[in-house]
Amino acid sequence: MRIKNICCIGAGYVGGPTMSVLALKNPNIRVTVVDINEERIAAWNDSELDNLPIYEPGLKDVVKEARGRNLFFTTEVEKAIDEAEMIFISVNTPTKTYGKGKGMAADLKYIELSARQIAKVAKSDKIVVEKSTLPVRTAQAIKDILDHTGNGVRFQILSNPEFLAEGTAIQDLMDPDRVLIGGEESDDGKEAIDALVDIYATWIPKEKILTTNVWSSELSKLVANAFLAQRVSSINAISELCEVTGADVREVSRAIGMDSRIGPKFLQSSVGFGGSCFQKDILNLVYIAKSYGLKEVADYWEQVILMNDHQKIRFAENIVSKLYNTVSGKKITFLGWAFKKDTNDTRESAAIYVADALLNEQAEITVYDPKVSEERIYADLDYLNTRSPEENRRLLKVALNPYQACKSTHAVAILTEWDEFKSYNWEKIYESAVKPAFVFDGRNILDSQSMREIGFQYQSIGISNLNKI
Ligand SMILES: NC(=O)c1ccc[n+]([C@@H]2O[C@H](COP(=O)([O-])OP(=O)(O)OC[C@H]3O[C@@H](n4cnc5c(N)ncnc54)[C@H](O)[C@@H]3O)[C@@H](O)[C@H]2O)c1
Ligand SMILES: O=c1ccn([C@@H]2O[C@H](COP(=O)(O)OP(=O)(O)O[C@H]3O[C@H](CO)[C@@H](O)[C@H](O)[C@H]3O)[C@@H](O)[C@H]2O)c(=O)[nH]1
Repeated sequence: MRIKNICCIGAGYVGGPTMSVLALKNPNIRVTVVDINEERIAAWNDSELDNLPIYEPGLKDVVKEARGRNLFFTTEVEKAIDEAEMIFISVNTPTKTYGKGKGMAADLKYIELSARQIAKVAKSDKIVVEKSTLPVRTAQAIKDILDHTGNGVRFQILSNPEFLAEGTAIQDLMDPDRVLIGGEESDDGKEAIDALVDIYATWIPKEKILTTNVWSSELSKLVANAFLAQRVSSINAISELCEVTGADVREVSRAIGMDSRIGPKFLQSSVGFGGSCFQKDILNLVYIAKSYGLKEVADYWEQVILMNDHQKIRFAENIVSKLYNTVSGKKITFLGWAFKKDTNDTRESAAIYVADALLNEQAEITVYDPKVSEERIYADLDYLNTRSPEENRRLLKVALNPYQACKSTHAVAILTEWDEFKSYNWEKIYESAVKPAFVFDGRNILDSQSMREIGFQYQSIGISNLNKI
């Protein structure tokens, strides 16, 4: 089956970049990305490419080439569904904030709405592709909704989870480790799988395209994130042990990572992982395990989250303790607010939780992030509901210049590993800071020796001064 028209519901961090690359690589397929958020669609259509709703290296060039040729962004959801033979669902699936499973389960209301909209509009057979990250067996629910339209339209449901990481999305999409496609084990199922394989095969070697049954595909996405996050929590657990024993976590990472069975990636100790996926997907996995009565399985994975919460709080507590047990009225500068470098996404960023803990201690925080807006930073803090929006704006300021942000500061805390932080004039920052001047490097990106030579009290994660005595 040759696909000529694709619709993608959801123009977010996944739908936007994924469909842009898919359109770029398949000029003969018309790809229409739809969203109910008018502002977002307008930003995707902005003639000024710097105004795209997502900051992602390389994205501008891809959009520039494909947009208007065979890539379109629109709010006309029904028209795009009607015209497409294949529909990707790429809507958000956040952790539930209400009712049964609150704080654990994935909220599937946007998925269900999308399925109902497809059911309502479809007049011809469609392949529906789950691109969002979903609990295992969601395809069954989607199929139930679609199969009860009573209008004779036939649907095939595929699972095609996305593995891109933000900040490297374009690179990950251009050259993924693998593409995973799960489908029904029937002739129609195989035909649908083949149609999607053909689309990816225009730029991805066939041996990297893995096909499985639907449930394995859905579950693999949650498991991949759980394994990745588990590595970060494991090394972060060891970072605390390093600090009390004189071992250096960077050396430990290197030593264990050289074992080819362990491998070197994802062993970077930090202030804690953030992002919209890790916590949400592990909580979802824990919830699923619990719902099947698998207590030990649930407890095992929950520990990854508990360790991460501990790492964020430990970082904040260390700042308070090093600043002579009080930060009340003291200026503390945050360099970075995004959950990792090269993205403007702040969802679940460790910075939010560290800031909240320090504001509880009445610190006065000034934030500088090269890509995150002031509006976003306040929205993140207000969302926690710890204090009033007025109080958040009184205690936390956002600076547009890093040197301004660091002026007269008691401590600089590095929350995101932006490359530009490494090339700052740290002597200048030291001069303008209150002495003794502290730097808490939550990403271990600065050189400890030169920072100490400048005069800073420099603290990093998983490295103590014990070996220097
Ligand atoms: N962000 C990532 O790096 C990443 C990577 C892999 C997988 N995922 C998964 O992909 C999914 C989407 O994530 P995201 O980060 O792109 O989310 P997002 O919030 O950035 O985008 C989702 C978009 O869907 C739109 N939407 C919701 N309901 C809609 C409807 N009924 N009709 C039309 N549009 C609708 C929203 O307005 C929003 O713009 C999630 O399940 C997530 O877990 C995310
Ligand atoms: O060694 C490491 C690696 C990562 N992190 C942190 O972990 C978080 C997540 O980073 P990363 O995984 O690179 O970014 P995401 O965009 O969250 O991507 C993850 O989540 C996506 C959404 O499901 C998946 O598609 C990706 O495969 C998966 O890597 C960030 O806060 C990083 O700073 C560390 O602290 N140490």
